[in-house]
Amino acid sequence: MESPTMKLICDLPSANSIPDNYVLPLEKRPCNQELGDDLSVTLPVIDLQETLGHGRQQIIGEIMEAGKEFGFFQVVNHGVEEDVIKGFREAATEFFRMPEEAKLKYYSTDMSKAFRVFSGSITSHTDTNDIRYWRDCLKIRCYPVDKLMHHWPSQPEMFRERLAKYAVAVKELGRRLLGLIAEGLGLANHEFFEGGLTGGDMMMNVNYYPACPDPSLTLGIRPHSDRFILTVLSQGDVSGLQASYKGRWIRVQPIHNAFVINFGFQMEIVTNGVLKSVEHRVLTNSATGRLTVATFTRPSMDCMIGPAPGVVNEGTNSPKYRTFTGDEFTEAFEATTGRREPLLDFFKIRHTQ
Ligand SMILES: O=C(O)CCC(=O)C(=O)O
Ligand SMILES: [Fe+2]
Repeated sequence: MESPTMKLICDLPSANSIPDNYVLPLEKRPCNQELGDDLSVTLPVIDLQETLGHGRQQIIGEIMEAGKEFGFFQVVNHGVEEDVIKGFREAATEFFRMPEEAKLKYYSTDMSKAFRVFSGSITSHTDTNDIRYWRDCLKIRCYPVDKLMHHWPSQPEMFRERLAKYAVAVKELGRRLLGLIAEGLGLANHEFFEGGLTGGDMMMNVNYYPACPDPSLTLGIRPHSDRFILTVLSQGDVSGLQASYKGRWIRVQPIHNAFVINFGFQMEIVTNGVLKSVEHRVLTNSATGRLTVATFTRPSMDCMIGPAPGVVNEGTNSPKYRTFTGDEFTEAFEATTGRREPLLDFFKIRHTQ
């Protein structure tokens, strides 16, 4: 059922205080010292310029090292043109500026929709409705573009065309990164990820976090790990994203036109635990709104998911997880509300003597 009383946060009358239902219970709020900039640890920034030349092995080494240590890194000189990034970010910003009725007609909690507007919590049914987060979100199936673009809104005028260009470019960046990762994992087949594991519709979250009167009372997104294979995020120039590192939260510093890369649970399982799906969350800020574009590369519906045969072996690296279907994963994800330990436990192999 669509909710007639639904409101996006960006359409709330600007107020000096947060509406009651967005105020998190004490234990879920960010602590005060976590609201400042902790710059003691910074994520690696990897320059992808030389992937076809002499620098290739070095870049693969940097990716694998960053992936193992942080599960998060940033890439620059990534081949996605500045105009393509700027163009879609502007179109998405324009979308949120449209009149309320033009946006709310897309409001839906039906996950099968190729384009929908959503607000308040991370998914429609894993969070109870009484806990709300300070985020409006466009949930878009964005690749393959030819199959999906007629489902996208025709307003703002440039939206479709710019989304199509962005999705194609980011899909290609993901493909390149996964090629380097296959090589870094020591797989003989460098195209290991090219089949079913990346064959599903690429999903996109366009997250908009309006300026928030009191960032100490709320979060933009609760702590979570992504589900699928690879996440490529344009976070823009406003900070807010924090990644978990050794038991604390570190800021992902904005770098103009860079992409933030991280891995989902399925990648952790495919790599038998080498590339971890690291928890992250989003803080709000009172000065300005923040728009981010996250794309999620994921398997096709019929693809079996499990540790890659070239990664695991009988002796030193036996498989930690069994192989399963996408449907089974979705079921487990929902049953465990995406919490790391119970979800991974679901697929863990218990080795007996
Ligand atoms: O907005 C961000 O910085 C992160 C977004 C995110 O984690 C997500 O969409 O899954
Ligand atoms: Fe995420």
